[in-house]
Amino acid sequence: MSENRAPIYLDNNATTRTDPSVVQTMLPFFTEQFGNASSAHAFGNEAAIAVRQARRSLSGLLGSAYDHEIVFTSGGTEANNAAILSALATQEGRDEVVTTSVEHSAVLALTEQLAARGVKTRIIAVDACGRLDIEAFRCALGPRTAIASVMWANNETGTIFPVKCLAGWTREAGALFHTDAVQAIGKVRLNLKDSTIDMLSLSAHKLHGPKGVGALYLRKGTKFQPLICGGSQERGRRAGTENIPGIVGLGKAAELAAERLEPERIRIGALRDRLEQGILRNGECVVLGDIRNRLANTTNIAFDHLEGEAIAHRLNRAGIAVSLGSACRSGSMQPSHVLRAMQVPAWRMHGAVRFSLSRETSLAEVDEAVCAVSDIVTRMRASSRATVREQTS
Ligand SMILES: Cc1ncc(COP(=O)(O)O)c(C=O)c1O
Ligand code: FES
Repeated sequence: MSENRAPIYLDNNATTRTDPSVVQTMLPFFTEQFGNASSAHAFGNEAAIAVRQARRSLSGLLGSAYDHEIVFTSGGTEANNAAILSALATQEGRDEVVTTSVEHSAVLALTEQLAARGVKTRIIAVDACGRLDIEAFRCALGPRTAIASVMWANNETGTIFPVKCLAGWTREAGALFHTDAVQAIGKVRLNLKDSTIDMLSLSAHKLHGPKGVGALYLRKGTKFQPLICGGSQERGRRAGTENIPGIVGLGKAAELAAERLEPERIRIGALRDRLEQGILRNGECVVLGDIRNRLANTTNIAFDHLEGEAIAHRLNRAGIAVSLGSACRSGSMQPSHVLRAMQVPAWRMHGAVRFSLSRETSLAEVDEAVCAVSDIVTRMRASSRATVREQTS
């Protein structure tokens, strides 16, 4: 870590710092207002009111028509699992799942497990820019489709999918449409009222809320079978005593995100572009993903013929936190399934580094990161050229 400045965090797609005002809002719910929302006394009542308020804030951010379309969960992973398994259980005569090759493992690991149990899963490919093969998606929908699940935005490249159109076609095919909006929430304006999206997953820790809490949006009237059975919390849709501080934190994070979404999207987009252009000036690197249609905070840059892992490690030592792509995969030595699906050549894929900004990222941090990356990459290239010279002399 560099001795004379604070660390720089550019890994906000892995998680974000919980906003201090979110923490402040949560704190009383551990101590003074510790009631169980199901209890019929003043303590319980306070908790139930807080959950109602959080539900309202979150449905405001989503542009949802009814507060009770929100079911609180333990996070994005649970919401994704609940959506897909529920559709398979409730859509009579329909037993197939349509999804994409670039989903988060919270969808892909589940569909792999379902496929092993004999459920037909149709995995739609993407092109070299990470864009969905729309024709293949439409062709995959049929009378046996129970659910189509497509992420709103990709966590590794930031590429945004045309989920509203996809939801329309899925509705025409008589199936349910689910979107993993874990990365899109708080970064892209959502208005679920004007869409035919039936289910949507989100997670608080990606929008400056706490970890371990999220939600499933469930359109009014959608048949649902709970993933977790027990008590009748969340109108019988998700059993277990509610994580009140977490839910309150998610509500506050949603409020802050809604207030700041547009100006921050513009500010962060400008910083991301500055970072990207600064790095690209060194040459021998490219941006991966759909540069015309991606999250404003994300850039995935591949440094040709270098090891992304070595770059990330050196940046980390310089006090700059970045990621190789998907945090779940780091350390597994498995190249990213997203970049493989995009058929990025190996000499490029291994050099990919993901930089993801947030509303806490400053101009000074971006400029510092550009200098650090340029310095590291220049040294690495010089040393690899020296090695080649030695080997050929
Ligand atoms: C696109 C996407 N979906 C799902 C998840 C999982 O969410 P959670 O960490 O809340 O389980 C993540 C987090 O990495 C993600 O990026
Ligand atoms: S942790 Fe996000 S990438 Fe999995």
